[in-house]
Amino acid sequence: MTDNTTNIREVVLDVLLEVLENHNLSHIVLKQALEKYLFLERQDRAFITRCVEGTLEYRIQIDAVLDRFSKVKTAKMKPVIREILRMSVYQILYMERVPDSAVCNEAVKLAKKRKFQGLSGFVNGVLRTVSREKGKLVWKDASERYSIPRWMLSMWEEMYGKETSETIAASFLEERPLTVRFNESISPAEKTIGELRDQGITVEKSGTFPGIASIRGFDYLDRVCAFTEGKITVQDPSSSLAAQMASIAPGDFVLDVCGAPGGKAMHAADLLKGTGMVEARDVSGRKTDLIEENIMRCGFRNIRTNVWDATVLDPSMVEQADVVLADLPCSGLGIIGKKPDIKERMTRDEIKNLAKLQREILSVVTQYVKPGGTLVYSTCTITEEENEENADWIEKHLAFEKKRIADLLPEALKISCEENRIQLLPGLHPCDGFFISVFKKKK
Ligand SMILES: C[S@@+](CC[C@H](N)C(=O)[O-])C[C@H]1O[C@@H](n2cnc3c(N)ncnc32)[C@H](O)[C@@H]1O
Repeated sequence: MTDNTTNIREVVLDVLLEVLENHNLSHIVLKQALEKYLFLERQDRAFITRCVEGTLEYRIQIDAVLDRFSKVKTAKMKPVIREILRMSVYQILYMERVPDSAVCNEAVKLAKKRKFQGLSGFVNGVLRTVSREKGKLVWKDASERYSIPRWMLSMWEEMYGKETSETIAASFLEERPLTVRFNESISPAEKTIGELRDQGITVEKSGTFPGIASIRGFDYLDRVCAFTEGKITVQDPSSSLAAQMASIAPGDFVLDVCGAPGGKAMHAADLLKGTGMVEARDVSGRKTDLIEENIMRCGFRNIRTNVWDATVLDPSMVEQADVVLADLPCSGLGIIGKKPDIKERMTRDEIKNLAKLQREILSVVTQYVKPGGTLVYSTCTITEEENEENADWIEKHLAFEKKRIADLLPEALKISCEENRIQLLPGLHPCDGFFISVFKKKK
């Protein structure tokens, strides 16, 4: 590490203040911070990432610990002090290589530097107590143990039972390598794997999902040649199934109505192997710019973008698409492992609102499917309202019939599907939580 360790912790503190106090999205704030501090050594950048992500993953558990040992409860603390304590408790409990005494000293320095001289003794006292008592900690319940809101656990318990609900929650705390999908139309997977290995990157092909591998041993994705050359796209294995389930045929016109940042749209373009056309839409130019970046990187010529609000009917598109990909905005509970701040933001009411928005969008975008064409409705969440109930609603209220998907799924997942749909569960399946349902438009 560089000598000035306090600066690294200041970066962590600033990111946490942005995310937990100002409610900005963690993956964006962290990415911006890492881009700003590109000059830092690799292990310092790794420390920042781990400390931010870990504090967010364990925030609920950390607050329970703090509330046990501090006279002032976390809810009543000054924001700067609250975040200094949270990130320090994470280091004490989960970063074995950092000595507790160093964590306490750095926290005290940080409090003083941020003009909380008068509270530095409090910070020191609380952290030294946590350090002393950490071996005796007992979690009150599964919510504390897995650091997950109680209401989420109860919801999953009602859906899948206690054991599965806890398996899902536990899986979010496991380390997850970055997974990529090979753009086979640009470069065959085996060739790309060789190039990645030549660059010193460890590649492990997925045993369950064809065309997917995990990669490790690099500092910054923008320095991985296979990535900058568009030979790979970052995608969770579960998401890679959405375009796969659409049975895209050469020459098809594929409309992705909520396309940013473009994972599934790039996959559709790749599956078309230079034929046909994908139109990837999203609600703002800022969003379609993200898709454009991916198009430029991959060099696909059979894909274009369009800024369009999916709740508004585009009369020129009615019955034009062979395939509509409706990968809609959702509560994101399946990807808490990657975006832990979803635990901070999501509520039962918000889930209801999202399920309503999804129906509003579906009632519009289903009109774009040609008779006999395919609709894929997917989300990266695990709630009945947004998934099964909306899939039932499509079948009941719109002119669609179920399309069987078992033959399209990887062997190991066939058992988990129900005719035209599959709910992937983290911890039970080797991927994020994800829901896919597939329909054919009646002629
Ligand atoms: C789950 S993400 C899509 C991910 C994308 N399909 C992929 O594979 O990379 C949902 C997207 O819906 C977009 N969105 C939200 N409301 C929308 C609307 N009314 N019209 C169009 N897009 C919308 C969001 O901006 C977001 O990019």
